[in-house]
Amino acid sequence: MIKVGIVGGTGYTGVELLRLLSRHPDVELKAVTSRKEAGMKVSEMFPSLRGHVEIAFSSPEDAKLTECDVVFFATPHGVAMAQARELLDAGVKVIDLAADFRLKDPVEFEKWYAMAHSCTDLLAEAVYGLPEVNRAAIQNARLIGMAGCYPTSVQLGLLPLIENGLQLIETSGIIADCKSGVSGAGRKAEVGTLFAESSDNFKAYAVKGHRHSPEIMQGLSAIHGAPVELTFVPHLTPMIRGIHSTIYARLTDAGKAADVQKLFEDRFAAEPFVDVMPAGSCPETRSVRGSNTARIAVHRPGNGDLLVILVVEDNLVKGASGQSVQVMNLMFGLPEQHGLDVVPLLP
Ligand SMILES: NC(=O)C1=CN([C@@H]2O[C@H](COP(=O)(O)OP(=O)(O)OC[C@H]3O[C@@H](n4cnc5c(N)ncnc54)[C@H](OP(=O)(O)O)[C@@H]3O)[C@@H](O)[C@H]2O)C=CC1
Ligand SMILES: CC(=O)N[C@@H](CCC(=O)OP(=O)(O)O)C(=O)O
Repeated sequence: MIKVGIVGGTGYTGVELLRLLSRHPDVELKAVTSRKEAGMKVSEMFPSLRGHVEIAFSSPEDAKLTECDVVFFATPHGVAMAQARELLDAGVKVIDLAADFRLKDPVEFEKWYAMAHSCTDLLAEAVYGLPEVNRAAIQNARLIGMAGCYPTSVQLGLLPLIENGLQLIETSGIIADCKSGVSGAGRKAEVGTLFAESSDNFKAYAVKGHRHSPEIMQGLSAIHGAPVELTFVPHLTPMIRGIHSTIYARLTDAGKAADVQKLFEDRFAAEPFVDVMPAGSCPETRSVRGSNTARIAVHRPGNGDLLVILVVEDNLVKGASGQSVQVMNLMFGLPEQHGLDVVPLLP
């Protein structure tokens, strides 16, 4: 059994990890931390876990994290980088759901996250947690910076078009118009996520620049082997879970001549968690709710020069905790689907 620790077990990604790991056949939960709820039984705080999770929250100081095989950080940015070195030195693998190990350039990190990086020596070693791109590297990694929620959807939507030297779309001027449910903002109290503020309402935010823009461009440029530039605009939608990304890209002459539907179907045929929908489909966020699946549809409206790619995912599952369990499975040589065989919840 893999001994697992979770730092930040009271947040939305933390409790989602608990839900998934409680059903995982190869996992033993050793420690779950909370500074505010230390001592309280997990199932007392989250009755949905009664009968599934028996342990209590510990304070981060008291949790015996160095006795774990792997520790997930479901914490705000900046927490994992303060503890990663000690855990790695103790032989513990680290999976950070925050952004501490996503951006390779510490100057970019400081610019977007308004804090200096305290662990730059580990940035080169850290592997980006997006299995469809980095599966082999993840299998051999001991430190993972999980892909962000929006970046997962946008990169999956563009991957088949730009990898392997393909020049099927113009790689500047791409537009990613993305919408997220409110759980994307976390469980902490904030005016913007109050019911009266976020329900019956719809708005864009961070239009001038969102911290996921450099992450998306870093990832796409690495996949393409040349700079890829895009405009990313996130929106907050009055739903709890889910991300819907609409991506617009201009096809090159080679792209116009290609069978893009088949390209996507072939590229993701062996991927357990990416579903390419039949031509003409419009995937809905609720078709992936609670599951680790991303569903993708491609369209060529009008004269066919513009490609419109639709991607839906559950921000808390494929966009965060589910994908991190997928990554853990890879790191420990387990079947990728273990603990993730969940059918989405309707309605
Ligand atoms: N929500 C989402 O859809 C996604 C979130 N993420 C990332 O995952 C991380 C967690 O997100 P989310 O679950 O939404 O956040 P929440 O705000 O819901 O939860 C944060 C958790 O971290 C704990 N925590 C806060 N500060 C510290 C600290 N200094 N040391 C130790 N523990 C701390 C909190 O518990 P306590 O204060 O009791 O210790 C709480 O359990 C974030 O970095 C977020 O960016 C990534 C992808 C998607
Ligand atoms: C709706 C909402 O507020 N979403 C968050 C993104 C989700 C998140 O927590 O960011 P990471 O994926 O980088 O960890 C935001 O825009 O800041």
